[in-house]
Amino acid sequence: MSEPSFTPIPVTILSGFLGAGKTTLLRHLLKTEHGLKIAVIENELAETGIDSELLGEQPVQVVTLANGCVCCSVRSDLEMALFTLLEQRDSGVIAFDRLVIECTGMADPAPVAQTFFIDEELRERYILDGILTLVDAAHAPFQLNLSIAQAQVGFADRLLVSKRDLVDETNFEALCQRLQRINRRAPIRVVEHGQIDLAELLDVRGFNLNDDFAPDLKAESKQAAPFVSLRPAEKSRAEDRIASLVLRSEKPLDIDRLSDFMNSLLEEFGNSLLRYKGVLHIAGEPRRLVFQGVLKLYGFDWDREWAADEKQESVMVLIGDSLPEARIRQEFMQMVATL
Ligand SMILES: Nc1nc2c(ncn2[C@@H]2O[C@H](COP(=O)(O)OP(=O)(O)OP(=O)(O)O)[C@@H](O)[C@H]2O)c(=O)[nH]1
Repeated sequence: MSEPSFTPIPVTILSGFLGAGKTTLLRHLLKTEHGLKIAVIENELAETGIDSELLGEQPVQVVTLANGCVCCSVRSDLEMALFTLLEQRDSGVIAFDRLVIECTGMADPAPVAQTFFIDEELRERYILDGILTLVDAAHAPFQLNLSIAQAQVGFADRLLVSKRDLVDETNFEALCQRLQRINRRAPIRVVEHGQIDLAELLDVRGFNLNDDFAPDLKAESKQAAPFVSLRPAEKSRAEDRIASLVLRSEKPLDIDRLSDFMNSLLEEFGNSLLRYKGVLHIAGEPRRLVFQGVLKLYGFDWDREWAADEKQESVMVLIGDSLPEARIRQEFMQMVATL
């Protein structure tokens, strides 16, 4: 007998430092009329979490993990919660078509994200849609001095800035620039007391191989540029450990040399590469090569053909912890130059 096939359940990871507004956003998401049935795994203590009053008539199942931190304690707790939800769904006890996992403020989203790539059954039944990171505009300038807060920003597919009402334009701009230096991939959006367009939260497709990324980077590429444009990133006032590195080449890449470059990069820095993504122009190949990864887990695929009016160039964004930027740029440049 063949196994039943299931449509994977999209999963959203909600991250952000203490008090950044995760619960406020989640409440808003659960109250909004969208016709979706959303299950929630949260790691808050019952009295501070999503309360029963809110849950009342809502089609939501909350699984609160006993030992507090979903992200940094024992991963098997999260796996058990995920399997429990599946069992209850399959047996008709509960119905839901999406899952949101709210991480604690001090948690690293990496182990949570990895859970969805490691276990085969979980990989089939769930699909990680995106990591949303709330950033508290009023407190981020201090919080971002902690590497965990930087990592939460570095992992994100979307950066949602809360408490915009508490800061002036200058400070808001400075924060956005800092966030961009840490994570060049993630669009920045303002969320007002949890209110934001649903389309910014769901169907982000942050882990889809074939979706485009960082539209602002593409826009930049329209400017006149030398054949390999490797502009040093603007330096932040207080050098953040987590930072984005953008590598770009207008010269087509040799697939074998690219493969060597990526292998040695991942071998040496795989554990420090929070997220990375690229759209590449390969010599002699009409299709775009796309790749993306989280730490040492990554995938490559041939995408569509380059469009006639599209600039054929390779762009990759690496978001890493203490990456030796100059050396990586140099190795990339050597890889391009030896063609
Ligand atoms: N002024 C202002 N306050 C906000 C905004 N969003 C959230 N808050 C307030 O910030 C405080 C913290 O919000 P929470 O949603 O509890 O934050 P959290 O990230 O869930 O907090 P922890 O679970 O403790 O990490 C609450 O008092 C919210 O009312 C906003 O856009 N503006």
